[in-house]
This record gives sequence, structure tokens and C-alpha cells, in this order.
Amino acid sequence: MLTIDKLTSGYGESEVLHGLDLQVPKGEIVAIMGRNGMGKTTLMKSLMGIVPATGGAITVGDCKMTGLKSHARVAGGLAYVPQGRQIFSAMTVEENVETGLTVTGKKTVPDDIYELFPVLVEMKHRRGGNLSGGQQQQLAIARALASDPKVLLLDEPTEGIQPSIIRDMARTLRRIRDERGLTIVVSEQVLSFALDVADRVMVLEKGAFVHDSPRASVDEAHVSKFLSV
Ligand SMILES: Nc1ncnc2c1ncn2[C@@H]1O[C@H](COP(=O)(O)OP(=O)(O)OP(=O)(O)O)[C@@H](O)[C@H]1O
Repeated sequence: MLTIDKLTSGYGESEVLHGLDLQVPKGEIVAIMGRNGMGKTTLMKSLMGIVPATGGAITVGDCKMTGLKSHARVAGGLAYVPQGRQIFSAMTVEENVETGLTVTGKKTVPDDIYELFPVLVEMKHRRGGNLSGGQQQQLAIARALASDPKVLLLDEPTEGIQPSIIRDMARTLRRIRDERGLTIVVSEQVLSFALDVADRVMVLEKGAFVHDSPRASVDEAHVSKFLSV
């Protein structure tokens, strides 16, 4: 469903991603692990067209994303939950979710999105900025789902979230995958969450993939070495 072919990207003269290859089939959840500064956010932003790729190709299904503006990538099936969530704090919960509808032509948020996140129904008319970190994370995922994506990208979704809520988040993401057949790529530094949520665990080190293993055969000690500072 998502194919990345020899993707290079960076900032000005400094190349951060050095020719990444990745194929994620429909319905698979992949966790991309790595320490701070290894290129996870740059990868997410390059997929979304926020940071321009300097080479290589990105496709979603049959749709070539390379060179397209961000909104066209969303229309093509990519959705993004950014690091830090980027909730519109002055807008209500409902308005935040509605911003995700733009590419679908729908006027109202489908009920099945609120069914995944009942707390958002109770808080529909509250301002986004008044929600807790965990509630904001649910809101950011709901907003991303409102664009009816094929591929959902999440950048370090557990950052600043309590452990009990992190476990719920893993369960919810798997449910979303099961019910919608979504393909999910999540960047992460917390190994327990990655093992909870993902079918496959990869490690990004200095802009290159150095490890790729199915969930069932992950060598936790080996992966942990890449994560310790
Ligand atoms: N706007 C920018 N301009 C220049 N260099 C940048 C910029 N953003 C990130 N970098 C550099 O790119 C490299 C990769 O950073 P990136 O944010 O992608 O890493 P990360 O793995 O997502 O880390 P984190 O967990 O801290 O978000 C780092 O060396 C960083 O300093």
C-alpha cells in the first residue's frame, strides 16, 4: 500500500535521509524506532510533503505522491498525526475533527469516528486546548481519520502520554486497522508500545534503516541498544 523507494531528504545542504526503501502492505502496522535526531520526523514530513524530498519516490496504492503538495497527498490517502499533536487550541473538539473533512467533501463527521473515541463526544464543544494530552492525542487521530485515509502516519504518539493511556492507544490503533484495513506507520522511541502495536519493527539510525524484523521475532535486547543514549 505504501512504497518508499530510495527516498532522500534533508534541510539545505544537509542530507538527513540517505536513500530509504520501505514497503508496507495494506493492513500492516509498522513501528519505526530510533533515538532523537535519527530522522523519524524528517521521514514523516517528507512523506507528507512538508519537507521536500530531494530524490526517490513515494507511492500510496497506485497514486504517486512524490512532488505533490501536502493537501493533494491527503486527497491521495495519506493522513498524519504530527509530533506534539498540533491541535488547534482555540477551536472546539468538533471543529478540530471537521478540519480533516476538507478532502472528502463531507460536511459532518461520520459517527464511526466518534465511536472510536467516546470521550470526544462528551467534549465536542470544549476547546481543543483544554483537553488533556491523552484526549488531544485521540482528537489528533480522529482528525486524521476524518480524511478517510488509506495510510495513517503517527509521529511519536506516546510522547507526554501516561502509561495506562499508551496501552489504550495501542489497542485503538489495532482496532482501527482491523475495522478499516488501514496501513499504519508509527515512529516511536518506546519499545513496549511498539511491541504492543506493531506487526513489524524497524530501526532508523542516522537516516538509514538498520533493523527490520517481524513482531514475533524481535530481538528486544538488540533493538534496545539502538534506543539507549
Ligand atoms: N528544520 C531543520 N533544519 C535543519 N536541520 C534539521 C531540521 N529539523 C531537523 N533537522 C536535523 O535533522 C536530523 C533528523 O531530525 P529529526 O527531527 O527527523 O529526528 P527524529 O528522529 O524525529 O528526532 P526527534 O525524536 O527528536 O523528533 C537531526 O540531525 C536534526 O538536527
